[in-house]
Amino acid sequence: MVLSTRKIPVTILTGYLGAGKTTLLNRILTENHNEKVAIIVNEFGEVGIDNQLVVNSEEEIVEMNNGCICCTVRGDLIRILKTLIYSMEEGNVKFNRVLVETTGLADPAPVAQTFFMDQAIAEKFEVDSIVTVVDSKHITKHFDTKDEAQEQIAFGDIIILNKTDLVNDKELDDVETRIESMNSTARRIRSKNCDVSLKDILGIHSFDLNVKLEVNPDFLNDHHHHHHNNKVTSVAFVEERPLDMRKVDEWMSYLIQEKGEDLLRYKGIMNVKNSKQRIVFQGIHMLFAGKADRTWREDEKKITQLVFIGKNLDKDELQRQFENCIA
Ligand SMILES: Nc1nc2c(ncn2[C@@H]2O[C@H](COP(=O)(O)OP(=O)(O)OP(=O)(O)O)[C@@H](O)[C@H]2O)c(=O)[nH]1
Repeated sequence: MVLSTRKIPVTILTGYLGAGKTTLLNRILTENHNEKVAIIVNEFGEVGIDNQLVVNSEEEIVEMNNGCICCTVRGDLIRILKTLIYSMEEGNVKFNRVLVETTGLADPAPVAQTFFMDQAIAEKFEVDSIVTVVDSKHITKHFDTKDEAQEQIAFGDIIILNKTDLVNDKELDDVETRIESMNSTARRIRSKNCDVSLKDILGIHSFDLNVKLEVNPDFLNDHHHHHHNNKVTSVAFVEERPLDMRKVDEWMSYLIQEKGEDLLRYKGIMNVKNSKQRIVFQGIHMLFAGKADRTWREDEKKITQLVFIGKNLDKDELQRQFENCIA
């Protein structure tokens, strides 16, 4: 028997909060590409929503919550990768590619670094590319204040300028020019709902260590000090009692008016009174949408799970407002 020595390619999916990473992930999971992808999803906030919004598929999906992949949970990433290899060698899982979706607040450099610094990991895996998804509408808000958003662009091999439907041509050109000035070597692709061709982002071997060392000469020195903006926190709610949709609507209108600037990302799945379907809600600053999703399954508990990520969040106030929405 000839054992394959080919390393498993890894795609690191990055991009600021709400840019469209899960949308792209769902595209990868639903399109035909003859690949078997193992997916690692990391979320900021102790309640994982993304894994519930990822389409049903046969792929291996591992969730990493409660910390940021580039900081506290790097050890978890290494353990997960080693477990995946072990399970594959034991014949329990099959995959020929790994995709790591990072939190919107992660610096992708230390995540990529993991694949060089740990010898056992470096022997089995190689970084194929870092794909950065950009929210063309909101990114300009984050250019000047959010280090993470800039790191994600500076480190990307492929930059997807997503949400082209929300900006005009001039705004899009301006965003692209700004991005080009931050990273001139990355390939840029414009998209709506991340409708990119998968051959442009998977298996392209565009990660070049030398280029990364130019961006960050310390790339291979393992002393990561990523200081998250400590004003950014997350608040999560989990509730089994059904909610009153009218009250939720009123609450959201109030929040958008009063806190829209500070609310970087809010999302969740709601159990609403008299609804057989899950209601999924998605918010980024002032943009908010709640819509009916699939029917709750017989075998699943109808639970509301909401996450708010933002600056100056008042947990007690949000808690009171949330409880007021219980039907
Ligand atoms: N108008 C518009 N909305 C989009 C587009 N792409 C994604 N969205 C919406 O933007 C919201 C956030 O998308 P996600 O894919 O969840 O973004 P994300 O980067 O995974 O978000 P986090 O993981 O929470 O940081 C969702 O409501 C998407 O449906 C687009 O091209 N245009």
